[in-house]
Order: sequence, then C-alpha cells, then structure tokens
Amino acid sequence: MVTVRAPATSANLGSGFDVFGVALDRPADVVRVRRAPETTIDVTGAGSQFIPEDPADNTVGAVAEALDAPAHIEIDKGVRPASGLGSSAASAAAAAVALNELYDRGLTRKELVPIAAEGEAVVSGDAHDDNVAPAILGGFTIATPSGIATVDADISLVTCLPDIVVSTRDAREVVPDGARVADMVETVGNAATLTTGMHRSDPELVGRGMEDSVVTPARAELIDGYSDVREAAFDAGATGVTISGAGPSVIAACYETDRRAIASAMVDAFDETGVEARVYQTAIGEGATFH
Ligand SMILES: Nc1ncnc2c1ncn2[C@@H]1O[C@H](COP(=O)(O)OP(=O)(O)O)[C@@H](O)[C@H]1O
Ligand SMILES: N[C@@H](CCOP(=O)(O)O)C(=O)O
Repeated sequence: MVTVRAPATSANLGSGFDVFGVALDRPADVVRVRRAPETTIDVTGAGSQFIPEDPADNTVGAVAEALDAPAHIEIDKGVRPASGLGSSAASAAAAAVALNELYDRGLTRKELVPIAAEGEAVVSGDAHDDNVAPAILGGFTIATPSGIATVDADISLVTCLPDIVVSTRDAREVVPDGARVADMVETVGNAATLTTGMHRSDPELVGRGMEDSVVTPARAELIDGYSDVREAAFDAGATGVTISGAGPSVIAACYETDRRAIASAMVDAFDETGVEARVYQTAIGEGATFH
C-alpha cells in the first residue's frame, strides 16, 4: 500500500492562462493505492457524491491506465470538485506519484506531469497541466509544451470558495477564441511582472501581475458577486485578486498581516450577494508527499 497527499492548486493566476499554477498549503486530497488485477476506485470526503467511481470517468482511472498500473485506489477528497482549486488534478497528481512508487516505474516527478494531465483530459476535455504540475512539483510552476519551470516562492494567499458550481469544461467554453494585440501586450507584461514577483517573493509584483483582460472578464460572468468580492479584497489590503483556475473560487495575493482581514471581507462580500462561501487562509506550498 502506498499513500500520497497532493495539494489543491490555483491555476492561471490571471495573466498565465493554462501556463501558471501554484500549490496551496491547504486543502489536499489523500490517495491510497494497492496492487489489483484491475482498477477499482472508492471516493470519500468533500463532494464525493458528485465524483464517479468508474475508472473511465475518474481522473485517477486515466492515470492508472497511462502507467499500466492497475490498482484499488481510495481517494479521500479534501478538495471539493468543480471548485477552481484543482480538485480533479489533486487526485490525479497523488495517484501518479503513488502508482509510480507502487509499480516501481522509476519516472521522475516532471515525467509524471503529462501522465497526471491525462486525468484532466477526462474531465475538462484538455490535458492542461497547469494544475497537475504544481500539485506534483510544489511551488509556482510555469508549464509550457516545451517544459516546466518551477520557482520556490513564498507568498501569502487567500482562496474563497463560494457555494456555487462552475465546471472547468463549461468555463473553457466561454474563453474567447482570440485576443487583440493590445491585450496580448498587456498580458505578456503582467505575466513577466508576476514571474519576477515570484522569484523575489514580492506580493506587490505578484498582485500587479495577476491582472488579465482576456479570459478573466468572460469567466467573471459565471461567478455571482465576483466584482464585489474582488473590490472587498482590495479594500482589505489584497495586492492582487483574480479567479482561481476556472472558478468559482476567487484568489487574492497579499502580505501575511492582511490575510485574516481579506478572508473575512471576501466571505462577507459573497454573503451580501446571497452566496455562502468558505475561505482558506493559505500560502504557496509543497507538492505531493508520501505518508
Ligand atoms: N478524482 C476526482 N476528483 C475530483 N473530481 C473528479 C475526479 N474524477 C472525476 N472528477 C470530475 O471532475 C469534475 C471536477 O473537475 P473540474 O471541473 O476540473 O473542477 P476543479 O476545478 O475542482 O478541478 C467533476 O465533474 C467531477 O465529477
Ligand atoms: N487553465 C485551466 C485551469 C482549470 O483549473 P481548475 O482548478 O478550475 O480545474 C482553465 O482555466 O481552464
């Protein structure tokens, strides 16, 4: 039996659509695997009633197949599905690391990223690896087709998860087909600013670099109260605010001293629009770990 914990993650960070991601120090999924003639899955924990146990429909089933590693897989969900916090990726990342160990496949962490991304293709239609990369490697990750770069950054974050459901598949349908050159120029500048901020663990630069005028405005329409929550977080001291992943979670970067006030401001702002929300006071954390 091998047990692995893999963290929630926040993808995009505004300017890095399908490229940037960070591992969060909470919440997390825990996955246990043991060898079996064929793959079977048990799911418990947050939102487990909405997660299929058929290996053809669960992200971990695709990972087991890609590694040719049939197993009985128990998933204890800490990350609610359809959250924008990389729920499907947390299970896939944990399963990839666990099955690689169980079957002694000898793949490196970076080699496991595209395998875990096969799980993402099952649920969102695309093998985007901006969630599985940080879930496996930890820190801030830049995932491109030509490789993955990681930065071990220290930034305080708040993620606020409203009680609404936005599936990644649906949120990908509203992404515009193209962008104006002016928007592209702005996005490149913001992405470079954010990356510099991560290297310096500087919340001001990271926050400024989270601005995005291409994908985020289209997706904000799917999240009741988004603009009020964003404004409330800024008023409470956030240095940057955007949609976490495909939403509905909203993520704020900040100084550690402002984290508590920002957390309660975001919950209150959702509450004022009639939406209950839970909040995580968090930070950039480590990738998958053995337990
Ligand atoms: N192991 C898993 N964990 C979470 N969701 C899963 C898993 N396997 C399949 N799913 C499905 O994936 C969808 C959630 O994924 P997604 O929309 O990407 O949300 P998130 O942003 O939280 O990752 C749900 O339809 C859920 O049933
Ligand atoms: N780049 C993807 C990230 C989806 O993240 P999730 O946490 O919502 O699954 C996208 O924006 O579609």
